[in-house]
Amino acid sequence: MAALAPPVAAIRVAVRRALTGLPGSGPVLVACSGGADSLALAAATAFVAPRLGRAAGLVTVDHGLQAGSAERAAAVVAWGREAGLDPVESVRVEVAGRPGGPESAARDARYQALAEVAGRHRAAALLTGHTRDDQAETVLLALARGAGPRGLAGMPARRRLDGVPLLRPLLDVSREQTRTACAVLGLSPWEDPHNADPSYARARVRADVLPGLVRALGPGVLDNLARTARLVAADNEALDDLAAGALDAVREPGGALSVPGLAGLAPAVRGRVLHAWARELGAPPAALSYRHVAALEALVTGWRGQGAAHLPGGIRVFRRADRLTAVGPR
Ligand SMILES: Nc1ncnc2c1ncn2[C@@H]1O[C@H](COP(=O)(O)OP(=O)(O)OP(=O)(O)O)[C@@H](O)[C@H]1O
Repeated sequence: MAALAPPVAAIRVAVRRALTGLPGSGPVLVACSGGADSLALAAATAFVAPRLGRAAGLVTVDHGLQAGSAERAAAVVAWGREAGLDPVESVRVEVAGRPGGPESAARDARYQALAEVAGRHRAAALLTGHTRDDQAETVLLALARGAGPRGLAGMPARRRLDGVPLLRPLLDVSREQTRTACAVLGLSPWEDPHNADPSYARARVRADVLPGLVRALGPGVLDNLARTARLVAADNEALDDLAAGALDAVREPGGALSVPGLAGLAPAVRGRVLHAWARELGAPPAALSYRHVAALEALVTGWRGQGAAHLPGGIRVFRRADRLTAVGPR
């Protein structure tokens, strides 16, 4: 018997690791665009899941944004059935009229549709094909916009999407490995034109910045960026735990926060306490920026009798009698 090509084996091992011990008896569903990453993931899942006694299916989302998108979705569905995946679904979404830029509107519509399908099938998990290269790009983009540790942690290997576990089994697998695996398995991936469109920052990072970094610093740079994300994610988790305890400790009756209590915290913990409190008050997380938390911080450590700090969602926070007190819609 011919030896299994190393990239095919590496992807199967990564999927096996992600699925082993997964609670629930429902199927796992692969979110598959037809691109090399999610196609290689779907092929590996079709192989691994049944061997773990688990059904595996596929969902593809048709954003209706490009000519031929319905044909692409139909081709992915046909391949999925042939590969033995079940259930296999294509979902058409409406992107127009959603808030945000076209990229984020498409992403919101996609995740909403994926969550709906996963919920309907009582899926044990939804799997996406993000790779180590996607992770390296995410870390670099976060670094460049000054996102802080939350951004530098990149994409988590698991999170919840509307109650369904969302797994990214390929975060340690390179894009080159998924492409080679597709070639070895005789699969023809679809090339997303957006991935090469220089009007997107991520596409420019992919085409120019990462190859330049690899040339200057060596091929290890991609693994190192992904490792940075893992290390920072672990630190974040510990700091978030500390901050949750500290928030409870500085809470005053009526929901205000004690200024002397906040002043006594380490700055890294205090920033997280203020961020968590702002979310609790109802500030939409996506709109809550460094600037807002810095304004809260200034009420504690840069006090000069200033007025309210304004948070997204119409919330104002005042410092009165050594307390931070919030006013605004709940
Ligand atoms: N049209 C689609 N249908 C189903 N799944 C998709 C589709 N597009 C992307 N995905 C899933 O998302 C993964 C990442 O794709 P891509 O990098 O294009 O997403 P993105 O726009 O960067 O959004 P995000 O990184 O937040 O998922 C793919 O590997 C695949 O699992």
